[in-house]
Formats: sequence, structure tokens, C-alpha cells
Amino acid sequence: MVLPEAYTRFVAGPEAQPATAASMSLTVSEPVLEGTTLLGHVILTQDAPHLQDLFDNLPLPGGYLELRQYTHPDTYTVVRRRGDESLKNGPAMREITLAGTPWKLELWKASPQPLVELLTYFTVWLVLSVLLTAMVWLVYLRLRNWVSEDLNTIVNLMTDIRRQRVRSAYQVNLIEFEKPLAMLVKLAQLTVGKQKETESQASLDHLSQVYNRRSFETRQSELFKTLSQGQVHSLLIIDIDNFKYVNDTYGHDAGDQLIVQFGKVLKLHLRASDFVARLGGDEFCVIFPNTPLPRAIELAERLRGNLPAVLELTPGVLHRLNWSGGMSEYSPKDSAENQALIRADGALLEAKRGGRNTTRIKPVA
Ligand SMILES: Nc1nc2c(ncn2[C@@H]2O[C@H](COP(=O)(O)OP(=O)(O)OP(=O)(O)O)[C@@H](O)[C@H]2O)c(=O)[nH]1
Repeated sequence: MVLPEAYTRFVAGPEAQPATAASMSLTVSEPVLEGTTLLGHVILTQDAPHLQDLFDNLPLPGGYLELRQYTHPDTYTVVRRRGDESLKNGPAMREITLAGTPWKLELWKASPQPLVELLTYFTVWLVLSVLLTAMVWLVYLRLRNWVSEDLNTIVNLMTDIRRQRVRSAYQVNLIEFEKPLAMLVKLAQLTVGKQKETESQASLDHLSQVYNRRSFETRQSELFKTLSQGQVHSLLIIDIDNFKYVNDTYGHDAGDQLIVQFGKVLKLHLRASDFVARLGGDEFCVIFPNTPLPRAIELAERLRGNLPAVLELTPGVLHRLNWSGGMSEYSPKDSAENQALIRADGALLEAKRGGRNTTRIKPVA
């Protein structure tokens, strides 16, 4: 290597690749003179990792830095680079001459973001944030409505349970409510079914399956209250003739069967609006709601004509069905709810005394 003058230089590896610490070395050249005659140069080359470290650790926040070295004649070549080289195309450059050395640093700084660009970013960010907030708010409101509607549906179901009128299905908005609600509806239907069964059992006479005495009193009380509004109701009290004879002759089971079958045929041949109850023993009572006494008498006669003449109580035991009846009408002048029943009972007694199998009437005095 022939070097023209005394100098100190870095010798770097290929420029394109960032040199490792070991690839950069420092070369020092010193002329050897004899008198004025130049005999040659002494050249020393040594790895310079510490200088490399120094360069690599210079603070460089977001810029680009080049270490350049003087090369004869009057040119500088790049020996080291750091940072984002694309910044080199930009305008901002600062040159730092390292006095007394063949090196200088050239620095490009990242240009600050223009204000307009920042404002655009900020506006976009703001709009997006507002949109996002509005969306979240809308979703929240919708969800709140749905939850509130679905809770109302559950409240409606509870009301329907109380009224014993559970529907087969209830509409909900949220899929999460569907399964539990369907389960609730099933449970409610079961509960209401059981409730109705229990209630109906409690209101019916276990043998004849017509209403029992307690239900009769409740219904009578309800109807009695409507008399003041001008409504008219009548009643027929029935007593099976010679019931004791059935018991005594065919046994208690046959007597029971007579009650069962009598209850059945009564329900079959009366109107759906008529109220049939067993008051006890072989005594039944029919209330004809909203029916004046003359019309009730017609209905009682029709009943007598329609009821079967003979009933088969137990296999082979046939019984001729006869019954006596007493009729009256509820009156707003009655001081007690059961006064019409007392009048009808009196009429029944007359029917019995008169030979049975007939109906007597005791109108309001
Ligand atoms: N098998 C049966 N007998 C009953 C029941 N309740 C009451 N009795 C009987 O029914 C009979 C009632 O008879 P009564 O109505 O007094 O007499 P009757 O033979 O019907 O006479 P008349 O009413 O005058 O025609 C009594 O012997 C009671 O013991 C019952 O639930 N089952």
C-alpha cells in the first residue's frame, strides 16, 4: 500500500453493510525522512472497536447519522452509518466537523409532523371516538330495552300464573332468555295444571263429581249479591226416592253407584250454565242462574222427562229412578241467602208427602 502523506484514517468494511466492531480499524501513517529525503512511510493498522462503540452509542433520537472521512483530493467518503437512511433525502441536515481530524459527522433529523397533518389525525381520531362512543351508547340503550322488555315478559308470565292462564309460549328478544323462559313456562303450566286439579277436587263432591256443598254456598252467595241489580235466579232441590231401600236391599256400594250415576245424568241433561251440587246423602240442588221461576219449572219438568227411567247400579241390579223436587226463586226481599233453599226444601217435603216422584213449587210470598 502506498500512502502519500502522514494521516490517521478509519478503514471500514463494505459501506453497504453496517460494519461490526471488528470490521473497522484505525490506520496511522507516518513519513520516514532522512534529512529532507522521504524514505517511506510507517503504517500501523489496528482494530478500533472502542471508536466503533463510541459512534454506535451517540444519542440519535429518530435521525440518520453518517461518519465521513476525508479522502484526497478533497472528497469525503462514508465510513459509518446509523439510523433511518431514507431521511437523507430530506432537507434537514447538520454537519459537525471534528476539528483536527479527517472526520466529520453529518446528521439528518426526522422532520417534525406538519401541524395540518396532526390536526387531520386528531380530527379523524376524534370522529372515530365519537362514532365509537355513539355506537356503544346505542348498543347499550338497545340492550337495556331488550332486557327490560324480556323482564316484563317474565312479569307477564308471573301474572298469568297467578291468573292460572299460562300461554304455550312467550316471545323474548335475547336468545339468552329463551331457554330459561321456556323452562319457566313448562314449570308454570305444570304448577297451574296441578293447582287447577287440586282446586277442582276441592270444589267437587268426590262421589257424584258435581259441586260440593261448600261450592254451592259460594255460588249461592255470589248470585244472591246480584239480586239487587235486578237479576233473577231459581233453584230446584232434588231428593232421590227410596234411597234407603237401595242401600238396604242391594248394599252400600249399589247406593254409592246410584249417587255416582245420578250425578252423571244430571250434568248430562242440564244446561252448561246451570249449577249442580250434591248437598249431602241423596240430596242434590240445581241453581238456574238468570232464570225466573216459571222458566225454571219448565226446565225441571224437561229434566224429569229426560232422565233415564232405570239405572243399572251394579251388574244385574236395575233400579227404577224416581226423585222428588222442591222449587223456589231467590228474592231480594230475603233476609238471608238460604231462604230460597228453605222454601224449596219445604216444597220438597210436600212432594214427598204427596207421594214422591213429583216436583212442588213454593214461590216467594
Ligand atoms: N250408599 C250411600 N248411602 C248414603 C250416603 N249418604 C247417606 N246415605 C244413606 O242414604 C239414606 C238417606 O235416606 P233418606 O233420604 O232419609 O230416605 P229415603 O229412603 O231416600 O226416603 P225418602 O227420601 O223419603 O224417599 C240413609 O240411609 C243414609 O245412611 C252415601 O254417601 N252413600
